[in-house]
Amino acid sequence: SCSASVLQAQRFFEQENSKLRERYHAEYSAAYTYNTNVTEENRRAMIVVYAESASQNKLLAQAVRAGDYAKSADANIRRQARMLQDLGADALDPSDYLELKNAISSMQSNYATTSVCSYTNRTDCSLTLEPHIQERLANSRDPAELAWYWREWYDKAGTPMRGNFEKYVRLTRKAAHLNDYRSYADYWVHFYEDADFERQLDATYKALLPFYRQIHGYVRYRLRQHYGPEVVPAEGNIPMHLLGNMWAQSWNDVIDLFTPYPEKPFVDVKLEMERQEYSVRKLFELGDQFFQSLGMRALPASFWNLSVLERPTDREVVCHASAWDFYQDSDVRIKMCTELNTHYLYVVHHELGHIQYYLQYEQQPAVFRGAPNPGFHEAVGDVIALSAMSAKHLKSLNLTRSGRLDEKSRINELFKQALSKIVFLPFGYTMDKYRYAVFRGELDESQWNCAFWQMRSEFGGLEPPLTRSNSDFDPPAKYHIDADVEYLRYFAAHIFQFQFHRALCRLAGQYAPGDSQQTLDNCDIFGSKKAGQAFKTFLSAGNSKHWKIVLEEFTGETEMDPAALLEYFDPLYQWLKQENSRLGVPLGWGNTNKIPS
Ligand SMILES: C=C(C[SeH])C(=O)N1CCC[C@H]1C(=O)O
Ligand SMILES: [Zn+2]
Repeated sequence: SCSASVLQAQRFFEQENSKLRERYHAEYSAAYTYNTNVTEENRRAMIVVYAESASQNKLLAQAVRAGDYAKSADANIRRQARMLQDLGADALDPSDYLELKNAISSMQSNYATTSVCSYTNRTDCSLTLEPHIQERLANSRDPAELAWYWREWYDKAGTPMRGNFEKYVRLTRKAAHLNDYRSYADYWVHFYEDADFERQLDATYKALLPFYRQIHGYVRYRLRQHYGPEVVPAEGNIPMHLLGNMWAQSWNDVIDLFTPYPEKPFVDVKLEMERQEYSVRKLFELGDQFFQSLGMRALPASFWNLSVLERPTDREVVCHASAWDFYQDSDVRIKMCTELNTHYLYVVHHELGHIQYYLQYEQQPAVFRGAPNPGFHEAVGDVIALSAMSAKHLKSLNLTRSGRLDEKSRINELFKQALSKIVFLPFGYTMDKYRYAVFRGELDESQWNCAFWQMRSEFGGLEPPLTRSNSDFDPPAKYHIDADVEYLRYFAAHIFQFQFHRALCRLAGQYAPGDSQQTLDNCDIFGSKKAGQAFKTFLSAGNSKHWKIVLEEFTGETEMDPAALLEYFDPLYQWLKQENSRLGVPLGWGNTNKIPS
């Protein structure tokens, strides 16, 4: 509609989006300076810029409300108005705002700078999570050493942050109420623009639980064979320190302990990369070439000049991988402490997915430069990785010998994928079910730590290697809990990525329903301009339209639906059911005894 008032509104939002873009540029520049050089001075300077931006955002929200733009005749204006009135923490008064940002950034600094003492040399206390502790958790097969690093990390990265976390819960609750949300949990959930989304989250977890129980039972059985009955129970919770990851959110780093067909060994991509003298930069170039092969954007020169792709030796950085949009001149960057191995080959693709999304929607007004569903942003890179890390694609890079897998190798490969994609789901589910309960005041503060471990046992059948009590406080040992990063986005991404993968594989002529020669786990969309075009259309919309509209245009679906994921893994699921019943593997678990009952 072109009525005068709509034209006036469009001019107003054009001006305001231009100023908002400049504020985003200033915020992310200050945050990047802090994240790539963790000092008190940089932390404080970042908060000053955030506070200035918050006060401007508050004025904008008041102007939007005063202009009654949420009732505009134009749907685009209405959407922008609704989003710009949504202030989050910016609604706090300046002193509360500063206290909240100080609490969050102090937890982040602690996480980034925590080091622990070596198991083999107790006087050396310089070991950092990346790369040292992660390397020990992935490669040590000594339960005592694994328990040492588990305890060192949780005691130093978790418990000391309890005070900051209490402030964080109090002040985010206050902010949620200022925005008329019942809790900060409800504020987080509202970004999914679907009143039914929490119920769908629960339904999706329940739909995948039978498959997870088959994997959990098989892994517990094989771990017990390897470590013995004193270490691994027959029917109880799996001790999480044995699973190759500090939070047991993916178990594929210890797959050698339970490969279904050990006579069909995996090609160790890490060894091949070393043999072929891969550099860190080469990993990013591979990812860049993949996106370009789809007709998507190349990484700009500024990416290569301004990113931090390896841990610097002269300063502290936040190593946890992140992708950055500076909202100006296609200035997009990644900050991560890359190592040459399969885990980081995945993370590189994951982060490049964020970068591609930034580049695809950069023409949108600032308010729409984001994903319409937080799960979409976390799924983009993972979709590319499903092709890029497939046996077929790795063969084309001469990183594996066999491109076409025989049945046993196929089960091995599907099992390795399931140890990150399926195993992740109860973890992701728990990260936010726990925080929802905390934010909604459903847990007595005196029970916060035991409730955390009770939920990890209930939803995932895992437990700590040693007893924990309410005088410990373990949740901040996970980055996202320190950094105020909502986690349902990753759970949703693990479902959406298979829906996207199926659509792209079909467009690339790599998948046909029911065709055993063109299955989802043997699809590589590399070079498909048709798939790339559909992906570009989906990504370039940014947050300008509801996620169900852009999803339907892309895949024909209008819901988060695990059917594509279950189709991808079906051969493994059938194999596990047969193998577990053949071996008499008990399924399921009881309550953990690692917390006081
Ligand atoms: C790589 C990132 C940065 Se957005 C990350 O946090 N991820 C990627 C998958 C799960 C989650 C995690 O590490 O917990
Ligand atoms: Zn991500």
